[in-house]
Amino acid sequence: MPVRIASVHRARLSGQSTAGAVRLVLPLGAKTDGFAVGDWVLVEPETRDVRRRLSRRTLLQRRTEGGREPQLIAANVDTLFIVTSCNADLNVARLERYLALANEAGTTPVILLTKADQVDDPAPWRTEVEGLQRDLAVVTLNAKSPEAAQVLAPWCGAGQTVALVGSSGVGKSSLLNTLAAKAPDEAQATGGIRESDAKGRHTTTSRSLHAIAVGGWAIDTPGIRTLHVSDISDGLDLLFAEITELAPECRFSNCTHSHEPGCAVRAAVAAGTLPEARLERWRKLREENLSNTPVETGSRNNKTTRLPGRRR
Ligand SMILES: Nc1nc2c(ncn2[C@@H]2O[C@H](COP(=O)(O)OP(=O)(O)OP(=O)(O)O)[C@@H](O)[C@H]2O)c(=O)[nH]1
Ligand SMILES: [Zn+2]
Repeated sequence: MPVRIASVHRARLSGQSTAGAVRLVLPLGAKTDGFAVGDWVLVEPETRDVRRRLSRRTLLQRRTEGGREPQLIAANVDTLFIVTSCNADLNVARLERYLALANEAGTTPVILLTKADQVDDPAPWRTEVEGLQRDLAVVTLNAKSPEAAQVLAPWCGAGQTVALVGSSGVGKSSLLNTLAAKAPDEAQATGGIRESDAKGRHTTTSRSLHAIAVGGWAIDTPGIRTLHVSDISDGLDLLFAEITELAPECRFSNCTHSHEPGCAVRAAVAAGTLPEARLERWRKLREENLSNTPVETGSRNNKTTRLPGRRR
């Protein structure tokens, strides 16, 4: 029986199947940290024993400080909704971290600017984030309005999975409620949708995997306070494509674009086509990535084969 992992606890997994919520049984001694919300597993129908995890299309993961193994955030996510609000300071450096994470995972990032109803004109916010990555989709909305579900429809629907990330208070829970199209009296004010929902008539059964009214699923990713980057060189290359493309024109192939003569990237800064602050943020992320990425980890493919119980 195919089951999608809905929540991962220290000692147990719960899932969602066509028959509803299922509590899963892991092989003796198997740990849950090799599973991510959004994973698909094959389960023995009678015993609920997990037989096998199916290979992932995408995997959002991060390295926690001091942790050797990456922490799995969510699997099989098509679109990452990076949520930030119009009424708070925009932290572009933080948004770039999320973008690099989404790129590296193979998910499509979309920036959601919530609380657009609380400002006279959301256009300046939109303009500021649109330049952060080529062809980046940016949406301004009121997370509490039913219209938000329509605005987000291009990324939702049967077969589609979205995940939401962003700081506390930006409107992730509000968005989840709107996407689930819950009546206001049933909706959770904050803190996501509780497990007790399983008793209700909604198909939503866990804190982390929520059914969207128009089809598809939304994954809530609470608890990312500081997003440290590691193993994201490909994600950075895509995020900073304008720098990636200039680099081959530098005189030295290992140019760090800081002090070297004949640097095409610094020339772009001098010419005014590349903002100095952007180059500075690239440098910071790249250095952090280099110092956090263990050398033996190797390429992305090598890394994923180290995850427990996986089979490609
Ligand atoms: N006017 C308006 N209020 C919003 C919007 N989005 C969220 N809010 C309000 O902002 C507050 C925080 O929203 P939440 O949905 O709880 O934010 P969150 O991101 O889930 O926060 P955490 O649960 O702490 O992670 C609530 O009072 C919401 O009603 C919006 O687009 N417009
Ligand atoms: Zn250079």
